Amino acid sequence: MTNTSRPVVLIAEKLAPSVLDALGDGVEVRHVDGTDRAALLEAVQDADALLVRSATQVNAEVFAATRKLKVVARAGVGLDNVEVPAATQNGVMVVNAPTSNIVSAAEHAVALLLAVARQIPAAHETLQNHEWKRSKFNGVELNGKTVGVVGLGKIGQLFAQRIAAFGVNLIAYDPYVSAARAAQLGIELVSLEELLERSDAISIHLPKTPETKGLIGAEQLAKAKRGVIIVNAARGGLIDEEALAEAVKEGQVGGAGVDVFSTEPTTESPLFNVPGIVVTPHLGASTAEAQDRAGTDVAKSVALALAGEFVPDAVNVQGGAVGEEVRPYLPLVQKLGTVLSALSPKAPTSVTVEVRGELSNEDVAVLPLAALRGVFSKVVESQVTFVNAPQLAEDLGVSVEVVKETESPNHRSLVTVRAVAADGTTNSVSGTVSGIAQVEKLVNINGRNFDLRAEGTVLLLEYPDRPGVMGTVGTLLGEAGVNIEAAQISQTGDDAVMVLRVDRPVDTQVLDPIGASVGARTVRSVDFG
Ligand SMILES: NC(=O)c1ccc[n+]([C@@H]2O[C@H](COP(=O)([O-])OP(=O)(O)OC[C@H]3O[C@@H](n4cnc5c(N)ncnc54)[C@H](O)[C@@H]3O)[C@@H](O)[C@H]2O)c1
Ligand SMILES: O=C(O)CC[C@@H](O)C(=O)O
Repeated sequence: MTNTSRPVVLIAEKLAPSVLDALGDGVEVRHVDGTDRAALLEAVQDADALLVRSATQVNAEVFAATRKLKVVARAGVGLDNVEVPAATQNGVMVVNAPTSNIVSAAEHAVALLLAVARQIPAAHETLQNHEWKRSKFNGVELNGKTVGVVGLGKIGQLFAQRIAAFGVNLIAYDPYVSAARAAQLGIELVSLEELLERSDAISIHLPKTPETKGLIGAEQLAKAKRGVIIVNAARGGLIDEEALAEAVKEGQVGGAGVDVFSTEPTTESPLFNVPGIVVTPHLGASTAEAQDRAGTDVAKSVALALAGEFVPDAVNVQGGAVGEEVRPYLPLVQKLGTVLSALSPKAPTSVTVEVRGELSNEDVAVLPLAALRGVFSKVVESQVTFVNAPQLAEDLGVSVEVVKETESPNHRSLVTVRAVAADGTTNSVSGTVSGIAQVEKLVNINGRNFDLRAEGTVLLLEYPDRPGVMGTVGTLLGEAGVNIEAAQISQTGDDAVMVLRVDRPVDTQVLDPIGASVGARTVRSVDFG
């Protein structure tokens, strides 16, 4: 029987079985073939999360078909098949597993290089055909040769470390890596031209970007050392496939190992059936270990995203990594924003997040996103997430600022969220996370001190002070079946503010008459969920 109350996780490609274990029973898992467009567009309508590898195209059309999608998870590194800006526009988080398969990909590049250098696939084939042709397969040693790495990122470095064991000289081209870092790895950084001229073998480990697409074409291959071996286990289209096939046929390139193609999946390529070229169907990440890691990494991220929590591997969330100290403040700051949105339910012109005390020593760049989620909770109809909060702020003309102050007179750390409305009205709410139990507390509203747990439903009344108000409010709430769990009053002169934590949400039909009976100028209900 289908339990519709659980979030629906739609798996659109074959993933490691560990994904299901990592997702657990808290979600309903459904399957669809992500390459069957019509089926995908239908299935995604009810999905809270979508899990893919590289074959499912997740673009604006998919986001338009969704009703409650919160996260797209790519079980792997590359996001070529996910339109990240469209996801951001729709408030959908995109996560990947950036390190899950890097070792496997590096090992595959090594395997391809060795397979080409020793012509292993072709030799294997002769024996399958019952032919013993030893003299046909004369390979080359790597020892003493120069190996050029194009793109010295995560996989480029792992490849370099592994291939170093073969006694090679390593050079690399990567304009974004410092010579000092390369030197640490025992690698000399050179220009692409010099790398082509000096390398006996070249392995490409670039992302596919407008800058890198077609980086190695006929011109570059012609400049390369004659007989060079070229490996591409990064992305199809980085090397011009026609030009590479021609260069191998002419002997300018000694051989090539290719795992990735400009169009995938494919059964046709100029690189197929060329002696000296070894091809694999995008197998770089196809190991038990990499698939397990990718699956469990994204399953963890999906669980966090569905819980509305910050996800470290999210690629379309501003604010960067969130430290242990900052994490408990994310829900609190969102609640402070929710109080502001109850006090003034129109979009403000500016929001300031002021961080005082110990927390001011941390990177708190993510806190404004949490504040905006709360501030916009009553302003926009669409879901407000860590992903689209900055875009919404920009669209609504809301400026956002973080201010840090090391001093915090009464609390180890204190966060104040201040919102200024178009007419200049300012509201501010402060809170802290207290004790080992990390209790979220509201400690100040518009300059008045309180000490109230930020949970459940909180009612706020501003009224002219006189005896008996508390009693009247309590009686009327009691008649409506609402129990008061905590109550505090801040009184100055003739004016008072009462905050009550009650045991259930209170709607305006109950609340407005209560406000009227005590002459309150403001009556608000804040639901913290
Ligand atoms: N075959 C597979 O199954 C498989 C598996 C995993 C990753 N990949 C691919 O491998 C590639 C590398 O992945 P990674 O995790 O190492 O990425 P990475 O981001 O860690 O490294 C990429 C490196 O390329 C460099 N770079 C970017 N633009 C450049 C340019 N114009 N010229 C020179 N260098 C440039 C960057 O500075 C960076 O150091 C990616 O394309 C990824 O999608 C393939
Ligand atoms: O096997 C895959 O899913 C793709 C592997 C790799 O190219 C990646 O981008 O992670």
